[in-house]
Amino acid sequence: MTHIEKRLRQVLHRAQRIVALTGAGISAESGVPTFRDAQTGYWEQFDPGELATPEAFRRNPRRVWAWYAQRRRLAEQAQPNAGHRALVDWERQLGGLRVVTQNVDGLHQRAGSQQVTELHGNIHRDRVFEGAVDGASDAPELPRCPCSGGLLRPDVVWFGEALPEGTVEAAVAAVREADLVLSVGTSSLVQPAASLPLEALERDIPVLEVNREPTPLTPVADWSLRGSAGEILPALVG
Ligand SMILES: CC(C)NC(=O)[C@H](Cc1c[nH]c2ccccc12)NC(=O)[C@H](CCCC/N=C(/NCCC(=O)O)S[C@H]1O[C@H](COP(=O)(O)OP(=O)(O)OC[C@H]2O[C@@H](n3cnc4c(N)ncnc43)[C@H](O)[C@@H]2O)[C@@H](O)[C@H]1O)NC(=O)OCc1ccccc1
Repeated sequence: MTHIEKRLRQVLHRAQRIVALTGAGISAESGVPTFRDAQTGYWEQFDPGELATPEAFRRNPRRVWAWYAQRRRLAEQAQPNAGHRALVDWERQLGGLRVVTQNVDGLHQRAGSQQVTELHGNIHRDRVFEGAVDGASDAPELPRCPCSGGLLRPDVVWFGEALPEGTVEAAVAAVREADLVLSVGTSSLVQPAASLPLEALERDIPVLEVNREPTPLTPVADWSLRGSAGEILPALVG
């Protein structure tokens, strides 16, 4: 066993306060497409500027709702996979494990994770869209708030929008208190989520990346295990 593997085993064995940062890759094995994977990723087929920005919704709420409605159905039909379940097993073993996710599919909660911070919101919830929407009057089929009559939008964070109140602060605080930070199935490209592992590294808190591909985090992570989350995470929990 190499020195690196020995140190990883020690850290895994001793870890008590783990924070798992997750992205679309942990839900890939549940049949939920990722965003940036070659061929299969959403952003390979669609322009995020046309679907995941407030401007896109203002210009064409029907188009944005059609995409989110399709993704919502997919997330409802999807089942948590071995990767989600491994984090639940680890949580039970340790008596606590915080999941900080960029995913909006709710699969961590459905797997049984008790401490989940949703950085980018949740696709199964709606909220009222602030501001005017082009052609809202001739879109009677679109969902509206029963109280205000305001046009509803998915309760997710679009590009250029602030993350839900307090989530970044809560995530940073959890990372700073951790003794091991996992970065699982994320391309580590979207801010501010991608900065969270750097918060840990700045405090010499070990960072373990799990991803099928290298990412911008790979060169600075303490370990980067190549493979699928559904295979590697159960092996780590042991
Ligand atoms: C692209 C990037 C450069 N842009 C940003 O970061 C922007 C702009 C920005 C802000 N600061 C910056 C600094 C520098 C540069 C740019 C910026 N950030 C923002 O706009 C954020 C908002 C970011 C959130 C945007 N919303 C999403 N989605 C909508 C919800 C939805 O519909 O889902 S982001 C979108 O990308 C996020 C990250 O993607 P990943 O989860 O990492 O998925 P990806 O497909 O990229 O990667 C999957 C990985 O898994 C791996 N994989 C695949 N299968 C497996 C497998 N089986 N096992 C293991 N690994 C696997 C693959 O190899 C791959 O590496 C996802 O969460 C997804 O939600 N808001 C904000 O900054 O607001 C300001 C502000 C502040 C105050 C007040 C007002 C405004």
